[in-house]
Amino acid sequence: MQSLGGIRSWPATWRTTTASMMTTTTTESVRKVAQVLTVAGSDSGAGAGIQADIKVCAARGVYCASVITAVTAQNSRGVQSVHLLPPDFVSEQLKSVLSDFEVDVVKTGMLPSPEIVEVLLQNLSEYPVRALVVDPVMVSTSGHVLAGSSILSIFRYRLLPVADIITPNVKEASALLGGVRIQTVAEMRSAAKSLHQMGPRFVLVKGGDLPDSSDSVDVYFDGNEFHELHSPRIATRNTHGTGCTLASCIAAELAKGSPMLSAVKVAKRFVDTALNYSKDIVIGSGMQGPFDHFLSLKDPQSYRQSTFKPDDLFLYAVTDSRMNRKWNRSIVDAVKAAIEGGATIIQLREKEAETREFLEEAKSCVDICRSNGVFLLINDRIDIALACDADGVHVGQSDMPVDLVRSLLGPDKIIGVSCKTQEQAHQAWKDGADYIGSGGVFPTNTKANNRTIGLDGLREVCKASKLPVVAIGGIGISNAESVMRIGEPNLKGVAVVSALFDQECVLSEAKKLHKSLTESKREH
Ligand SMILES: Cc1ncc(COP(=O)(O)OP(=O)(O)O)c(N)n1
Ligand SMILES: Cc1ncsc1CCOP(=O)(O)O
Ligand SMILES: [Mg+2]
Repeated sequence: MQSLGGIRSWPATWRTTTASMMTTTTTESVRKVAQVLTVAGSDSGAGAGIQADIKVCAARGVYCASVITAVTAQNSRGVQSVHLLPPDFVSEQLKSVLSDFEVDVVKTGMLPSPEIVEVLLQNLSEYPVRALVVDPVMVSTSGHVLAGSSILSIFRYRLLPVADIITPNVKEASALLGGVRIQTVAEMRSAAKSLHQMGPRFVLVKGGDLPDSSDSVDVYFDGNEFHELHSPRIATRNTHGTGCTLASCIAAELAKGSPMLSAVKVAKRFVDTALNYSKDIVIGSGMQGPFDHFLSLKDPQSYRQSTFKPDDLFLYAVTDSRMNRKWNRSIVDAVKAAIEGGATIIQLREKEAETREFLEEAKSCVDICRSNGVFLLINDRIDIALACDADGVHVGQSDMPVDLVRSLLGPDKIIGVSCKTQEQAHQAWKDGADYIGSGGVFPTNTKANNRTIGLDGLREVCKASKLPVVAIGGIGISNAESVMRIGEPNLKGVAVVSALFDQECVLSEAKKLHKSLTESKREH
C-alpha cells in the first residue's frame, strides 16, 4: 500500500490548487475532482455507514464512490438485521470503481468478514491510492456486533500495517489490543502507542465513550508526538454515525490535500458543529437519532463560524513583516509552516505592510487557516479583518476600544485585547473580549518601548479575570515551561513572534515549542 505522499504523484496542475478548492482546471479544461471511495455497510436509516460517508464527502466538496460490504436493516432504535455481501461481489465493486476512477483516498467502515478484508487488500495492491483511512467498526452505537472477533487477526496483522490512519473508539482500541483497560486519557495515550506499533502511520483514539469526562477528548499519535483534541460534550440523542462521519471527513480533507493533523482537526470540528446544529432535531423514535450533515446548506454561518475555545490559545503564532522579509519568506509560507508545526491560532501582525498587499495576503491566509481548522486573527486592522473575513482581531490599549470593535465585527468574531494590569483585565471582560494577551512577560526586541511585566504581572492579570489568557513577550523554547508553570488555570498558552519567525526553519521551531508545551501541560 502506498501512503500519503507515496507512489502516485499529483498532476502538476493539481499541485497548485489551494486546499480549500475541490477542483481546478487544467490547460485542456479538464476538471480534476478530489475523490474518496468508502468501503462500508449500508445503513437503511442513513445516519451511519455508506449513506453518512457520501453525505459528509458531499458536504466537504469531495466526490464519494461507494463499495457496499453488507446491508443492514437499522433505524434510530438499533440494528434489526445484517446481510453480508459475498466477497466476490465486493471485489467486483472494488474493481469497477478503482479501475475506472482516480480515487485519492479509500476509507473503510464495516468490514464484516476476513474474506472481505482480503479482497480489499488485493484490490488495493492492484490499484494503489494515496491514503487509506481505517475506521475499525466492530459494534454499532446501539451495541449490535457488526464485525466479530474473527476479524481481529486480519485487522491486526494485515489491515492496520497498511493504514495511514486508524480511528478506533476506546472499545475498538481495547478489542484490537486484546482487551486492555482504557478508561483514562493516560490509558488512551498508551493504547495509541501500542496500536501505532501495529503499523498505521497515525492513530486517533476517540474518547467520546470515556466515563466521567465533561469534555470529549481524542488522542492523536504520529509515532513521535501526542496531541489531545478536546471539545465540549454536546447533550443530544442524535449521535448515530459520528464515527463514520469523522473518518469520512478525514478522508475528504486528505483527498483535498490536507496534512493528516489538519484533516483530523477539521473533521473533529465538523462533527462537533454538526452535532451542535442538529441537537434538537427528531428523526426516529429511538435512543440514537441521526444528525444533519448538510447544515452548511441551511445555515452557512453556523458551520463556518465554529466557537472559539480557550485551548485554541495553546501555541499562538504572531507573524512579523520584518522577520519575513529578513528570511525571504511570504506571510503565506510562514503561516503554513507554523500550522504544520502545531500552531493552534494565527495572528497577522504586519506593521509595515501596504494595505492592498496585506489584504491579498490576509485573504490567502484565511483560506489556509480555514482549511486547516485554525483561527486567523488580524492585529490592529479592523478594516482588513472585515475585508478578508478573518475570524477576529487582536487590539491593544491604544488601538480601537474593544466594545467598539465588538459592535463593528458582531457577536461571532474573536476579539483579543492586550492587558498589563488588573484594571485593564476587568475592563476586557466588561467590553466583551474573548481572551487577553498579557505581556511582555520577558524583555523583547520585537516590540519597541514595551514595558516588561514579568511572571508576577502575568499572574496578577490572570487572577483578575475570568477570561482565558495567553502570555506574550520574549517567550521561546527555553522559557515557555517556566511561564506555564505559574499554574494559573486560565493561562492557556504562549504567543510567540521571534521564537518562530526569526528562525531559519519555522516548521521545526513550531514543532519543538509544541512538544515542550505539551510536556509541560502533562506535568502540571
Ligand atoms: C496575543 C497578543 N497579545 C498581545 C499583543 C500586543 O498587542 P498590542 O498591545 O496592540 O501591540 P501591537 O502588537 O499592536 O504592537 C499581540 N499582538 N498579541
Ligand atoms: C507584540 C508584543 N506584545 C507584547 S510583547 C510583544 C512582542 C512579542 O514578540 P517576541 O515573541 O518576539 O518576544
Ligand atoms: Mg496593537
